[in-house]
Amino acid sequence: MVKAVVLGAAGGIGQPLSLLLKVSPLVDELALYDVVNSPGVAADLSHISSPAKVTGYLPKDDGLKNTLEGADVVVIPAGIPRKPGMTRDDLFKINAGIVRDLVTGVAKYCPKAFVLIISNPVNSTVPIAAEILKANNVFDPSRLFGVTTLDVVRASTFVAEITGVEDSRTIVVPVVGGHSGDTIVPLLSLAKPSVSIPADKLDGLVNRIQFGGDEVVKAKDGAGSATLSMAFAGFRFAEAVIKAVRGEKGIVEPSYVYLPGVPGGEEIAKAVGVDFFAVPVELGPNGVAKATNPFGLINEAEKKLLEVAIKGLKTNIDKGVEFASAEPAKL
Ligand SMILES: NC(=O)C1=CN([C@@H]2O[C@H](COP(=O)(O)OP(=O)(O)OC[C@H]3O[C@@H](n4cnc5c(N)ncnc54)[C@H](O)[C@@H]3O)[C@@H](O)[C@H]2O)C=CC1
Ligand SMILES: O=C([O-])CC(=O)C(=O)O
Repeated sequence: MVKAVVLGAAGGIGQPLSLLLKVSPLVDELALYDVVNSPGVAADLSHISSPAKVTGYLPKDDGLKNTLEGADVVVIPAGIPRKPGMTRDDLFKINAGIVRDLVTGVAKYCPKAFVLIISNPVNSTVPIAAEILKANNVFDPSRLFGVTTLDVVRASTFVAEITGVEDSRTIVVPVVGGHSGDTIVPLLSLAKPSVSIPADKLDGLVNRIQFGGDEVVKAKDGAGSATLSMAFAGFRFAEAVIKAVRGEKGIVEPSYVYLPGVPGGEEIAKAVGVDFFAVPVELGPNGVAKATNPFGLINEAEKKLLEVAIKGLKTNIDKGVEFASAEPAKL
């Protein structure tokens, strides 16, 4: 039996993500939580003829507790999205507190659940989540994930467009670092199968993967950021975690994790000099089975991109950690 939870389920990402989880044969129970409209979204989804049982809760009447009790996987897309002209870091002021309070609920009501953070800025909200779980003595780094799958999905799509490959799903590009602008580092030299990008298109391709989010923010022109592609990516990652828990082997997805606490991660943390970093992660029954280190093989241009990413990440991580210790949770 798998119980999946979406916190922020009535939002632009939350609704299509909940739809995908509702129709997944891997989910038996789906609980939706939001500060608005979650009972309505749950009622709507509950008419779909798939087995998962759906419930929806608001904060009143112990809603967070009822949502989270018994949860195996908790996906968190709660929080405000960007408008044109904003950076992901501009969302920190509001979203940091939202993530802190929701993860406090996780610590209290489902401390063993896998926690998948989508809320931006991911580079800082995942360190906040880690600090909250630590403060409550329930932090298992193998169970906390920053969802960077959309960067991986974009990399496959954009590489396929340039190389003329018909099915972008056949191209796997490891994307490492963080999840914002130049902290996103696509390792195109390690793409599988290997790809040859025309030299005059390489910088543009890297830039498009790093700033793909801005492309959508601009096109939506004030109506928010990526929601449908994010729901696809968030579902892909949640499904990967659930499949690995059910015993499927060989599942590897990049994710932003606390490296010193996961198998294989300590050596990578030393190499990059930051504790939170996205790397390809092999998933197992307990979450991260192994963090893999791709850096030995990368080229000089990619090393330069990494240097820039690490610098930005340091600031973002410190900001999250400081917030979590300075502003304790309200629950
Ligand atoms: N990791 C990634 O790759 C991506 C992350 N995002 C981020 O995901 C977040 C959500 O984006 P959208 O769904 O487009 O925003 P949205 O505004 O459409 O939905 C957010 C939902 O969160 C709810 N919410 C706010 N405070 C809450 C609380 N305390 N508890 C429960 N629910 C709460 C809102 O009521 C709303 O329904 C944003 O921070 C956005 O930047 C967006 C795209 C990609
Ligand atoms: O760009 C944004 O604000 C939303 C996001 O994280 C993405 O689309 O990658």
